[in-house]
Amino acid sequence: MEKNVKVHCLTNPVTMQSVANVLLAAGGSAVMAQDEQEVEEITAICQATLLNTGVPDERKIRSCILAGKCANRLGHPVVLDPVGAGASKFRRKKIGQLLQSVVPSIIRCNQEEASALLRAEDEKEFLVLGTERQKIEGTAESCQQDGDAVFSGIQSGGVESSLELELEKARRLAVRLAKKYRCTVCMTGEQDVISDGERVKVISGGDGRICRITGSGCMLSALCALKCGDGTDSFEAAAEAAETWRHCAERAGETVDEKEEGIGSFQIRLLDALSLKMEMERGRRMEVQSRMKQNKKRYISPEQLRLYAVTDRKWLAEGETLETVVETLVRSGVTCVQLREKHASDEEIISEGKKLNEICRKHHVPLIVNDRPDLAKKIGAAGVHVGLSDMGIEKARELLGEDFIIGGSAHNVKEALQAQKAGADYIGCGAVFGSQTKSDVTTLAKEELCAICEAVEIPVVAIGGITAENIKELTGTGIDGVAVVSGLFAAKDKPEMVRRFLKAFEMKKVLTIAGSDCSGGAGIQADLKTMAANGVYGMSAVMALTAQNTTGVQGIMEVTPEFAGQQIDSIFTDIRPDAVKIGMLSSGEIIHVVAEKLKEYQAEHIVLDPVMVSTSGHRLIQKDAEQSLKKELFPLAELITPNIPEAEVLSGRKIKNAQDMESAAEKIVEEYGCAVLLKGGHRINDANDFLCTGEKKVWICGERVENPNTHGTGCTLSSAIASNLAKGVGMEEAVQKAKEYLTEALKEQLDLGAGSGPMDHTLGKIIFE
Ligand SMILES: Cc1ncc(COP(=O)(O)OP(=O)(O)O)c(N)n1
Ligand SMILES: Cc1nc(C(=O)O)sc1CCOP(=O)(O)O
Ligand SMILES: [Mg+2]
Repeated sequence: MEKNVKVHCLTNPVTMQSVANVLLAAGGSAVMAQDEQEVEEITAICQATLLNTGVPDERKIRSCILAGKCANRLGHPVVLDPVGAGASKFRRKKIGQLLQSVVPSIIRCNQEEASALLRAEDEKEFLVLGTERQKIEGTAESCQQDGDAVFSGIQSGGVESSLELELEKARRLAVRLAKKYRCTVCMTGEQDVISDGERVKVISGGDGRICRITGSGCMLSALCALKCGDGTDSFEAAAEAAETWRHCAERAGETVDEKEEGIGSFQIRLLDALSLKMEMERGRRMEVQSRMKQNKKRYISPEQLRLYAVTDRKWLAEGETLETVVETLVRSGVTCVQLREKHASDEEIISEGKKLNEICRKHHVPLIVNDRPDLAKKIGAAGVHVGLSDMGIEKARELLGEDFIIGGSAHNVKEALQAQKAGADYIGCGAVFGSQTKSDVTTLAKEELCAICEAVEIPVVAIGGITAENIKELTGTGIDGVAVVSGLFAAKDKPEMVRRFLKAFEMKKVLTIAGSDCSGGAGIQADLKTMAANGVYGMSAVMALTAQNTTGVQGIMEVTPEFAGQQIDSIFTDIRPDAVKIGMLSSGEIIHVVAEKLKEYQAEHIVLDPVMVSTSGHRLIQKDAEQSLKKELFPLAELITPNIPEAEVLSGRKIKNAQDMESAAEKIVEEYGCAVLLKGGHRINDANDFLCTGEKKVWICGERVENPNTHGTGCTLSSAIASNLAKGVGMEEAVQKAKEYLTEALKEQLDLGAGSGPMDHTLGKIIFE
């Protein structure tokens, strides 16, 4: 677990301490609040919510509902542990009420609880389970995992007593429950069954003694919450948590046996095993990182994987040979080459490989051989790429030793982590856009590619159908490079194509032309922080200095129009911006200079935040400046981002509802010819904005975040949009992503100053420590 995930636990007095300890041992932390007056506040500062209904009473259930609903609103995962769900009418009713109000991500339960949750729908299934339980009562080993003293007192076999339930029945039960509540079910028993209604995973192993300690089920629920709190998909989170828990039970059992200890020690050993496992995982991560830094002979840097040419002679034009083309490509800037010869004999591969190796060495570019570690060794290449149907990475390493680079293929997070664990130096992931070179490839979704990049420490390259045009769609996925066959080998002008591919990896630059906010929450300062957080290089031309803080504006000092123009000259004549964000410009003269300069330099992707009227209704620029803004700057802008009061001024219409927003935006587009993002705000519908581009009209919905500190949200949104446009992202996605960034910044719940304070633009992340 990389970051410290806080889990809000509405827990069970019997197992409270165990839950807190298990979360700490696993690298997270527990925050426990149960009073209705604070549950929502606490939910908001945590990343996951655990609702354990053990030892229920009216107030506790009310708190669970409040916390669960709040977590749903915030998009935080909710794990429900419906302790002893069928034990009493009261529990059935209350847990039913809870499930009517709260949507859980995971229900972690045992088989009896699962059938109780389904009982209302299918009495028969419950009876079958009940009969089975009765059959084994008295003979089965007690397996009390929920730590509910009240309930375990009633049940002779304990809550987890259906040990002999057939696996198939358990699978069906988990699938039905998952489908009913549209969530993941993590159902413990002799084997754990995890299902999200589609996927099913059965986890065995462990140690039977886990059933003899109080609260092991509650602890597992906490681990599920911790896992999904770091953004892991709920099915994967539940499976990983259950696997971890069984693994720890096994280790604890081994130690206890070795030392001839009893059940009390088992509980302690369980916690030891968990903390050691987490330490080991952290150690392994650090080992990979340090191996990468140590510049070992076999090390391949992310920069060396930036543009990876993979050969295929079927794309060669008449008169071209692999050698001449590879020479041209590496001369032009390709950073790595793979010899991929699917139809050649070993002798041909060796002979071709030796020629290419010479060319690559001359240009200090690594040559990787596809599929065949043995031939890579004979050629003296830098490494080999092995896919899932080739020789395994571990075996290839055995054959090649530590000095060769080994690349592996992966199509999902699990395969990527396996490749990393097996010692791969990089991963190739495809096919991101299908492929005309390789048939029968499966398309890899962008979301999965992002998840892979997030999950592994080693470099990741994308492969499959990548061209100089579609490469920008991979922006923000976290890839280190692209592996390309046809996009390079079939190109007519290869040096030009290499240049176009490499341009996609250049750092994008964004300029903000706005006013300074000395308190750092809005204006230039917010823009620059936003740009840094969105991975672009930020520059600023300061049009005015403001003396302000979270309580208001105390003074304004404008720069002269000459100096405003001078700054823009300095920027454009050296580091040309890929996008421009315009914020507060208070005088007509300054607006005129800015417009002239932007025309002179033919600036692209201009996003204008028409800071005319504050959300509270105060006019912020002079009347004549407003006219200049409309006449001189609006025609240059690709997008303007008014709030409702500003849109009322621009459209001359009152805006009272969503319909009015749509017609006002359409009127502005018609009148000024630029796209409009009309921001909803409190008066209408909170987090939903209307984007009208002329061709397209779309509502872009956002998540409402309970945070009174909104100073600088307008600046942040428009500079995030400009950053995305600079990266080549299309308008709709640029807005969507910018809104997501703003939501995340608000969710950090930074609370500074006496008034409406700033957001945490870093999203709580420290880049360098
Ligand atoms: C950089 C890179 N990534 C992935 C692959 C695909 O390897 P594999 O899955 O083994 O398929 P083949 O290339 O052997 O058809 C690759 N070659 N390079
Ligand atoms: C070799 C290879 N592997 C792929 C995978 O998905 O793993 S796609 C692919 C071929 C890539 O060629 P092009 O750039 O011409 O689409
Ligand atoms: Mg292969």
